[in-house]
Amino acid sequence: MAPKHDDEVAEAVRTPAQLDGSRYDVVVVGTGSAGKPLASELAKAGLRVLAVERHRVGGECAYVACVPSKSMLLAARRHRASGSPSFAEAVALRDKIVWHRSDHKAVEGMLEAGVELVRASAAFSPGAVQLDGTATVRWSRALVIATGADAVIPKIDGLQQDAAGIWTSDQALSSDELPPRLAILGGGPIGCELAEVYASFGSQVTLLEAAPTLLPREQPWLGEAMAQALRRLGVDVRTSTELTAVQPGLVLQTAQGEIAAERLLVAIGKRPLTEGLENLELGEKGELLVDARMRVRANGGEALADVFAIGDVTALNPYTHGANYQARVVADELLGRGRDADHSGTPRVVYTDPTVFAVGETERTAADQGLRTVSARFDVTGTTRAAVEAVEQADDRPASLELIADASSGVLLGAAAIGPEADSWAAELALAVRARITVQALADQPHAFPSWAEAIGSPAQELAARLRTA
Ligand SMILES: Cc1cc2nc3c(=O)[nH]c(=O)nc-3n(C[C@H](O)[C@H](O)[C@H](O)COP(=O)(O)OP(=O)(O)OC[C@H]3O[C@@H](n4cnc5c(N)ncnc54)[C@H](O)[C@@H]3O)c2cc1C
Ligand SMILES: NC(=O)c1ccc[n+]([C@@H]2O[C@H](COP(=O)([O-])OP(=O)(O)OC[C@H]3O[C@@H](n4cnc5c(N)ncnc54)[C@H](O)[C@@H]3O)[C@@H](O)[C@H]2O)c1
Repeated sequence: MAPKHDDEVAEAVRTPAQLDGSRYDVVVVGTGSAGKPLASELAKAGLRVLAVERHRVGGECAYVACVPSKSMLLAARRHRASGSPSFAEAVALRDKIVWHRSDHKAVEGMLEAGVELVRASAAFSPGAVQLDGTATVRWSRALVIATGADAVIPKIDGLQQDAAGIWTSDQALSSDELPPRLAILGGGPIGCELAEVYASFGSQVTLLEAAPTLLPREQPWLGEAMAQALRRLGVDVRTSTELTAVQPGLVLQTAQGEIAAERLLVAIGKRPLTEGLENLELGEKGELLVDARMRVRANGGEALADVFAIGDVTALNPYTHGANYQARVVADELLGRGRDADHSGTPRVVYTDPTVFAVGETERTAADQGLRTVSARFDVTGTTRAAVEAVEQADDRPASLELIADASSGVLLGAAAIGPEADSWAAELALAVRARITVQALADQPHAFPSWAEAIGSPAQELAARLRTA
């Protein structure tokens, strides 16, 4: 029977001592976007499942990552348009939507699904999991490692996580402070999204990126368009810039000069959490390496039959939808309908205004695999929808779409877009990449008039014509 009242919910969460010596069908360590849906699905299917969580049930997404950042981006957009909400009002809305960072609802949901839940820090040993170092549990079917990743703090003179003024996104998205001057280290998704938020509410934002363009894993023009969009909001975007030291008083030193700030937000990526897993094979970023069914590899490369890893700890598509997908792959495997994972159609979105959407290969990653590509770009401001919405060239907001196809077969290998709501109208390109649709088929596909998706037709037709005459 599912618990109904707060006290019953709290009581239903186990302590390590209550579980010592227990055996479960499946033990899931970590209850974020990966572990929580997996544990719930397996328990609903009748398996005896233990989920181990040392912090908040639900992981980072709902409390200090995706949800609060999207809430602040929406508030920032409204603030730019009408002056409302204020920063304080935006923070109040943000905190309401993240349940004031209480995991009560998530705990209740997991218990209702039939998962047994223990609050403890898990450590791993062959065949067993230690809970807070005081109790041991075992599994008969599977151990699933879904421990996520932590913000990286680089080794730079004067820069320590606990130094005055240093934020990671966890702190920025939990704070009610609007720093007059905010420096952001790293021009990836976090850096770009939070630069837009703080600049919109009036902070003087300096964004430092070591690579020559923002979002350096994407097509370079996309990073340049992002920089243009942020500069329109007053962000001082500095690419090819290395932070060399942080002086007391938060004075940042770079080869190009000093920057003073009240806060420094460090957003240079994440490190998978794999403590106690030294007997497993780790990749370049410290991630757990997995096979196509998400089984982890031991040292020597052999996949272990009963140990799986999902979510950010694998560094494979480190997004909530990537974690959810990997959870489904493992659930299917354990419920007797196993299939290999196909990560090729996972979208990469940055929810700035305009929004960035990318999927599949870039020209560089395709070339690294020896693939010959053709690509075509289309100015999305040329669509009728753009005219209707008065997003004109004079508006200066970048809106563009590029398709990248295999030069011999015409199969769509990748797409990159920036524009209003690009996460929605370009979404069909994710399925197209995964389904290995050709640009000829995309060119033939009618798109609703006057939708933003009409933008897809033009570059697809251009590529189809070029491949016909090649
Ligand atoms: C600021 C920000 C914004 C983001 N925005 C988006 C977005 O808009 N869209 C998107 O798709 N993705 C976004 N992401 C990425 C997304 O949040 C992650 O990819 C996703 O939440 C990863 O889920 P996970 O389950 O792998 O890890 P987590 O959510 O981190 O969960 C791992 C859990 O494991 C627990 N744990 C770790 N070690 C142990 C241990 N030894 N014992 C017990 N418990 C342990 C942790 O406490 C944690 O609760 C964003 C990330 C950030 C930082
Ligand atoms: N919309 C989304 O889906 C979304 C939003 C935010 C975060 N996330 C996820 O959260 C994770 C962390 O995001 P992130 O932006 O921190 O990581 P990231 O790795 O995506 O980007 C980090 C950026 O910092 C730069 N960098 C690295 N070292 C540097 C240095 N010393 N000085 C200056 N720049 C440096 C890198 O070149 C890169 O551009 C990622 O997995 C990301 O996908 C996703």
